[in-house]
Amino acid sequence: MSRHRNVRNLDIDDVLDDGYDDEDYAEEQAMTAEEQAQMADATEDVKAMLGNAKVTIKEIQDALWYYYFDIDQAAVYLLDELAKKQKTATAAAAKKASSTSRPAQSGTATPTGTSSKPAPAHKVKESPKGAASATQDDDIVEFLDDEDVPPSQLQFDLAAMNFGSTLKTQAAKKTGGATPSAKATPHLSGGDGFDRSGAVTPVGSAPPSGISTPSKASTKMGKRIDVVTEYQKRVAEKESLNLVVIGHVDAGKSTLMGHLLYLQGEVNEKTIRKHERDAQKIGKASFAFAWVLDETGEERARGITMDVGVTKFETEHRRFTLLDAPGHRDFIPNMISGTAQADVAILVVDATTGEFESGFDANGQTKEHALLARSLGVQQLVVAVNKLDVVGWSEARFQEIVAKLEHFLVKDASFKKSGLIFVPCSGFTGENLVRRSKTGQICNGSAVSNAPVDPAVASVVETFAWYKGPTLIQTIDKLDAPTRAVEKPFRMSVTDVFKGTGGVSAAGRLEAGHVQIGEAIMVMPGSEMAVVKNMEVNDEPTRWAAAGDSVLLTLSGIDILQVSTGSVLCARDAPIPVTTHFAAQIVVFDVKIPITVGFPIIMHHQSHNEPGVISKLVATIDKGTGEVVKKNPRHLGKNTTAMVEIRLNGRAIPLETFKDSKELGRVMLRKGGETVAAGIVTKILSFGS
Ligand SMILES: Nc1nc2c(ncn2[C@@H]2O[C@H](COP(=O)(O)OP(=O)(O)OP(=O)(O)O)[C@@H](O)[C@H]2O)c(=O)[nH]1
Repeated sequence: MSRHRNVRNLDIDDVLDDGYDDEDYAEEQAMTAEEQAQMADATEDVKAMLGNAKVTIKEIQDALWYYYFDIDQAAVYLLDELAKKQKTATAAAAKKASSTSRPAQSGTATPTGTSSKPAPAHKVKESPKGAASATQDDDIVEFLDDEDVPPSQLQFDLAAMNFGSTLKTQAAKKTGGATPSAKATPHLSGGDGFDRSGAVTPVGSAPPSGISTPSKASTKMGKRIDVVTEYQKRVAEKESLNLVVIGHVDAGKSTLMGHLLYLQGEVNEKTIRKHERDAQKIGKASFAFAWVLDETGEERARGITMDVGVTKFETEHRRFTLLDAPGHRDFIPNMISGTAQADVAILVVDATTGEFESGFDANGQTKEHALLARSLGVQQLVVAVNKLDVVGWSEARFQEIVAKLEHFLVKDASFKKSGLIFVPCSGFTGENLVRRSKTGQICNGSAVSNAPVDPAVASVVETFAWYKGPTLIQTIDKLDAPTRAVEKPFRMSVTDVFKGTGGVSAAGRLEAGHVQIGEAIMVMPGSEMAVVKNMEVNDEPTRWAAAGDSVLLTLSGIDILQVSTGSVLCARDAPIPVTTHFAAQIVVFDVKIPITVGFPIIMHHQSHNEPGVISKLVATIDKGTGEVVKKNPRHLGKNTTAMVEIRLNGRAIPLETFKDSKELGRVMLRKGGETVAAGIVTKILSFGS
């Protein structure tokens, strides 16, 4: 029930210690016979790939353990490390030459194997059970608190980030054409390139150390997790979906979801009673359930949602992350940001006479929200026909609303009829959210079970008898989870950033790929590197997350100024492009003035709102066939589909083509507080700012 406020005060130690004791940890670190054999083979492969590089067996095996026996990744990592050590050694030599000698300061990030090591601050390497004892070099401190690491050490060479199978070429690039030689790299341990002292020693928990992995996370990180396998196991258990609740202002979105959360046992009776008392005090008694999601003083005082409220709940077969979007037209940018994270939506409409109509007319948000949701990729839409208590549970009114909305949603908003489900309900009384009223057991508009039953509501059993369909919860329990791009490069769009305990906290949704504690990631724009120190999915501490998850990451080695709302966190070997100029295919909404070249817009992409212009009208397109109707049109009228070019006025933002990412390749264009078009990115025309 938060916009991540509750996690801002978390004690990082509590998180790290959560249900994970040292015994479990030692158990996890034991290598099976199969793993030992795998380790021996992989070690030989990496040795062969690295040629004469000065790397110890232990370092190779550390890397292999961390990268889950991925030979390519381990080898590239080790080459990266060698290059870094070389740089540091050169810098240290230069410093030594230019200054008088000073005692080494504890906690300084000195790489393993350099001659002037600082005294160990943390001894974190552990071996799996049965491992031979480590050499002296193995005891070197390799993990530092992020405060100890100058940000400069987290700057990575972009050219060196192309992991993959062309290792030889990369090695050559890094060393200026030659394979790393004994001369070019700092001396590590053995004179012959490989330190055989650790040849049969399976290595322990510590991940490779070159990136300043934080100490506490590292000590409990264990070996690198095979996230794809773990993800498949999780999905087999229960699918996860991001659900956004949208609709015209005051349609009853927060009340409906707050009541549903209460009935599902996600909010306790004590909290609801308190909300009832407090809401009554300020003359807003009817908003008690809405306060479950509307948490700020201003939202409560004004009786409207302003920001996107985020919480989680489960049904029998699904795990939901719930995003409660604001309905007021002033907060459409927040609504877009919330809906961009959603897989499915509940559109709440007010059945009250006159209210449905004002939400549905040209100035209302019912149509705009539905169009935006569809344009942002939502395909399954549950329409909650709410406040049916106000119209006496009238079947005729329900059918009238269904007919009007269905026509619009299918014809104008391009929803498939099969993707639409209409559910009559009352968020206030709770009717048909989780259960139906029966004689002697009436939903009465209060969470308090002993509150008097409103006689008008009591008649619901009779007047609502016509409805034989599923409840709202039964309906959403059947929604399909979309296919997630778990195996694509990691992408997370940031929706909130704040200084957390132990690092920079970045909240958002994983659009693609996966991430785990200890991983180095890149922040775009800016190409800054950071390390994932900690993470939560739906407020629960976890060690990995995958596409579709709403995540809170704690990042170390980065300044808060380098991450902002709208940033995209990416795989360091496959960063997202940033651009100010791109081509898009757009659908023009119900505009009053036709779009011409130079038309100013505010472009919404995930949590970014950037001013720009439509810089070129390339062609109009037949929506059905995709064929060009007219090249270089002079203007675009309502309902036109067209190819255009868009230029942003200011900074470059991270953007992908729709072909590469359905989530990060969509844009919304607004002007003067109205949505004028929605589109998909077809080509990036300039890279960088
Ligand atoms: N009678 C009745 N009133 C309702 C129902 N649902 C909500 N309300 C009332 O409608 C008002 C607005 O409810 P909210 O839940 O704040 O509406 P909202 O759609 O979340 O509002 P925004 O997020 O600001 O757009 C409150 O007074 C609610 O008590 C319902 O099913 N029946």
